[in-house]
Amino acid sequence: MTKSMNFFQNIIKPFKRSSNRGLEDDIEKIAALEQKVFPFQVLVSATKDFHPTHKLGEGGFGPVFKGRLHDGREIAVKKLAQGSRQGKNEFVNEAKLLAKVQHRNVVNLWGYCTHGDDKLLVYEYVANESLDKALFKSNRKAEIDWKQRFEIITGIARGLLYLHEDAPNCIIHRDIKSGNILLDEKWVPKIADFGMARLYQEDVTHVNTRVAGTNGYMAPEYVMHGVLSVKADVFSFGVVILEIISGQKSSSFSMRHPDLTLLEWAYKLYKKGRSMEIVDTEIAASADPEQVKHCVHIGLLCVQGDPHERPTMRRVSLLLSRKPGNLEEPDGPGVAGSRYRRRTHHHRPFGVVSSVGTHSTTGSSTDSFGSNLNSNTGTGRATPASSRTPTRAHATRSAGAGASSSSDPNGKRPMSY
Ligand SMILES: Nc1ncnc2c1ncn2[C@@H]1O[C@H](COP(=O)(O)OP(=O)(O)OP(=O)(O)O)[C@@H](O)[C@H]1O
Repeated sequence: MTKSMNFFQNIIKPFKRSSNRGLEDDIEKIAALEQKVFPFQVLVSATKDFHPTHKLGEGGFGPVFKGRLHDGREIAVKKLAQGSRQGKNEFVNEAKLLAKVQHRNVVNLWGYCTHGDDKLLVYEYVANESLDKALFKSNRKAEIDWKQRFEIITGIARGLLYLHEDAPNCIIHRDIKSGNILLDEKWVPKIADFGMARLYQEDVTHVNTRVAGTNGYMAPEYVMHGVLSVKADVFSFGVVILEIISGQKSSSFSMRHPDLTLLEWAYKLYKKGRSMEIVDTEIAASADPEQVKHCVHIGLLCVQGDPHERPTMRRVSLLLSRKPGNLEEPDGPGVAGSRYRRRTHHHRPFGVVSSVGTHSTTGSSTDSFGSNLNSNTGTGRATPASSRTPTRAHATRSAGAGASSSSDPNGKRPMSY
């Protein structure tokens, strides 16, 4: 069977059993399915009317429910909270575009649904929860040994490389953290929550009490100056690498080591040639010393303060696939920024201009997804200092020194100014 026929078969699966109402109905349904539209009733039935026992959790964008389609496939339905200023058509357009973003290491968006004011997203269900739970819960740490952790690091790198360079358009995730990496039943990592700010354009005048998120992942240039490029994701990925190796959570690290951040601690040990001491004691026995040192080194290259010094995800993937060899010395790590709980009618401080970046290192790749996918691909719960002007912009695949001004109307804000 051809690939396109396969695809076609797959998308009609959920509705096979209800397809006996005549040819015209069927054709209409098939057309809708090609657009990846899920009828609301299908989601109601899949989630038992969004029953509390089906609730997987609630993030910054609203609750997520587990569901099962008639054909047995499991789904996760994210019901976006009210408070987006995005219109229905815009949401539908964005969802359609994001549904084309498909990769083994990215949580696939199977479709979407609008019903009255409700906007819903339908994802593949990923069975083994998020990476942070496996890494930081003491009773689960040993579940993933070094070999699996290494596979997880390389899988995330591949997913991020795909988002940055191989997806239909460049996507800067903006919220890479271990809580946004889901693990499937074989521990294959899948990056979740990409493109969320495009799907949930937060109404800045709306009363908003949602928690902005986690500390310790954001690149300093993004927090301080609103400079957004793929290198901001590389920084966050570097933090995640060090968390995976150490089993220590970046945001709460200083509770144990008051004078150091996770990044500084790792850098210090690396400089002394003691990278192995970073390894999570729960998995030390399974750790391959050469591989660990290589990963620590790559992690530290990713979290360098200067975005231009950080490798691209293509280079990171290449390095991870190679045997440890001679690598340049990393500079000291940047200070990972913190996000904060946003308050109603938050003050808009000084107007540093945001850069979503329009320059690429190759000088050519200013990509857009629809009109502006890259300008808002984070969670939309906190906006960098500079992201204030409500104009549209494109992001780049590289850190752009001197990148032109642009905006990020619904993205992230720094914790302090
Ligand atoms: N596709 C999925 N498959 C399985 N579980 C999922 C899926 N998507 C989300 N979840 C689970 O649903 C819960 C809520 O997820 P969501 O991404 O909305 O928020 P979060 O990760 O808890 O917080 P944040 O919004 O700060 O990232 C989490 O427990 C998450 O693991």
